[in-house]
Amino acid sequence: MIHNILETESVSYTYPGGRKPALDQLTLQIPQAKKTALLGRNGSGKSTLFLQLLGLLRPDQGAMRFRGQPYPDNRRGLRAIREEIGLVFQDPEQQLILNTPREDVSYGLRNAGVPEGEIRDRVREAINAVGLTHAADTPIHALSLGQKKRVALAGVMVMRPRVLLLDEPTAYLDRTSERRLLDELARIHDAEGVTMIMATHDMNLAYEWADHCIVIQDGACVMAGVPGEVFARVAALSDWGLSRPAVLNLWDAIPERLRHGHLAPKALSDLEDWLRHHLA
Ligand SMILES: Nc1ncnc2c1ncn2[C@@H]1O[C@H](COP(=O)(O)OP(=O)(O)OP(=O)(O)O)[C@@H](O)[C@H]1O
Repeated sequence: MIHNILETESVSYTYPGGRKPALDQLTLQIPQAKKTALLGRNGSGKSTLFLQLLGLLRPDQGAMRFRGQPYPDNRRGLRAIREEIGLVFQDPEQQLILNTPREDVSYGLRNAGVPEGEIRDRVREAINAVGLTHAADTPIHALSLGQKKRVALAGVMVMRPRVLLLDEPTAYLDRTSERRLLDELARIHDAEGVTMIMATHDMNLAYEWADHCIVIQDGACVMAGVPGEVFARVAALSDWGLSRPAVLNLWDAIPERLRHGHLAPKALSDLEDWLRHHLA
């Protein structure tokens, strides 16, 4: 049985002064230790959901549960939740506050009162894991966007969260930087079984990366399922503001008799291998 680490039930939220709800009776489940892609057009409510899951915003109505327990309504309880759930912002400039990666990645541990010796070791390890040992003491403003995103990831992972919320982690990255970041996420997921939720507008990535997809429209969940199920809803996709992964469009262009009995490949590179093997 799949265990859900996070659940929302009919959660509604309107920003102060907002004309319509950002979340509107949102009900969804996040499977533990899986990779969930959160999909939906601009303004559908993905970032608002992240802020709710972190306890930085509170629902006007509805219930949220973490590990089956209702969200606490006191600061201490919410702080405890924030120790287990980490958010990597879309824009690292919003996240990085100190001068160098080493200082920045130390910040949360120092605030939590972790002993200096342990801070030193954990920070070294976290910076090393994202491949930035050589830049640990470089001023952050001198780093590339991809490097800044990896520093932000290290700053969250050093706190050892059990759930990682990623707000468009690959936006504006070139192919190489994107690959590096995804490899790092894969390593974290495989080694530590961290539950991951990624908001993304990149459907090729969502299809290739996710175990589970959730589609949000106007603050409500309109579809949830494995990527194959979600992207099979061809007519609904444009209504949801989503494109179809390129690999599926190409797969459909192959005559049925050739692909008969084969599952659609997850990534373009898999399709390339399939074509090489079957059409040689
Ligand atoms: N600070 C705010 N004050 C008032 N309204 C807000 C605020 N932040 C978001 N909203 C509104 O809440 C709704 C949901 O926005 P949200 O940022 O959660 O969407 P999103 O799915 O993350 O969008 P995107 O894909 O563009 O990041 C939108 O109508 C947005 O205009």
